[in-house]
Amino acid sequence: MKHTITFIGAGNMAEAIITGLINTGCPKERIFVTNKSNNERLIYMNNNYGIGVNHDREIKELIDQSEVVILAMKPKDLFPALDHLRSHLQNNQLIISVLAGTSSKQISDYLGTQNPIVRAMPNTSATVGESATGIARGANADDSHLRIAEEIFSAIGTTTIVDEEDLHLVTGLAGSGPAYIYRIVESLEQAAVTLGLEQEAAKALVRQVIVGAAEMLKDLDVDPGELRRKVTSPGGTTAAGLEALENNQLSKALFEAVKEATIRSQELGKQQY
Ligand SMILES: NC(=O)C1=CN([C@@H]2O[C@H](COP(=O)(O)OP(=O)(O)OC[C@H]3O[C@@H](n4cnc5c(N)ncnc54)[C@H](OP(=O)(O)O)[C@@H]3O)[C@@H](O)[C@H]2O)C=CC1
Ligand SMILES: O=C(O)[C@@H]1CCC=N1
Repeated sequence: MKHTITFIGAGNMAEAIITGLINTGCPKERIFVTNKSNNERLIYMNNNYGIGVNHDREIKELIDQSEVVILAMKPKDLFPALDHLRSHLQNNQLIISVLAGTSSKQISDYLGTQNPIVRAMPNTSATVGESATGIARGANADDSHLRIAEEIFSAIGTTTIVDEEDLHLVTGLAGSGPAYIYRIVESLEQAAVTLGLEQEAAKALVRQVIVGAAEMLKDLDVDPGELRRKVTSPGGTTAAGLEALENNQLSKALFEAVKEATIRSQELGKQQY
């Protein structure tokens, strides 16, 4: 990764991306991070990752050195952050927003500059280099800007180019997706304990079930239906479990989860702050 990047926002998502970048060999000298006020957090980021932070440098100094600025604050904090950033930006610097909901037009209109904007929707699995990131060309951006975003985010997992209007759905599916899986893990553990297994045994078994199934999907490139059928003996235990899942509306629950998260992303994009 040859670009120098400043993250505006030092929270969970920025840390996940930074961890992934550093673990895949990005020089720490090329990464800077700033936030609103939490100095302890910047000290932590500096101590843990060796990256530049702005508690001992001016934000102007960080931005001046960067070809790419990644916006990583909550949508409600965007406009104050842009107010602070505007006067330091040069026109050729690429802005990448990981904000849910907020369109590149909203960012561009509020900034009032011609900076190219690309939107990316990663997820926290970036921490282990396994994000599923959706990327969309936004205001003033061309193919070269998309390529830069792809280069950055391919260091932390897979990248899929989509139209910007589809990023709401990508957010509801892939940005939020890890939380759905963690929730399923919690429920499986809870079920096993309630039905009589020791907590430690339940924890070890459920985690490995998820990891094993995920690795099968990743390594074998086989349809999940086919993998499911290989587990399911006619008249056996899996068939009984799957029937209970559908009787209790698993497919409907997951459909509703993706739909409601997508709607929430659309709402976040409409809010005026
Ligand atoms: N968490 C996730 O799984 C994902 C999150 N996203 C998106 O990433 C963004 C950040 O989420 P997340 O990391 O979870 O949020 P966090 O609350 O963990 O972090 C937000 C960060 O933004 C900083 N911030 C707030 N206001 C400003 C400002 N005016 N100038 C500079 N920095 C500011 C905060 O600083 P301080 O602490 O000093 O207030 C904090 O470091 C959101 O827009 C979210 O939609 C996208 C994909 C997945
Ligand atoms: O919950 C959120 O709004 C953010 C966006 C995707 C994942 N986390």
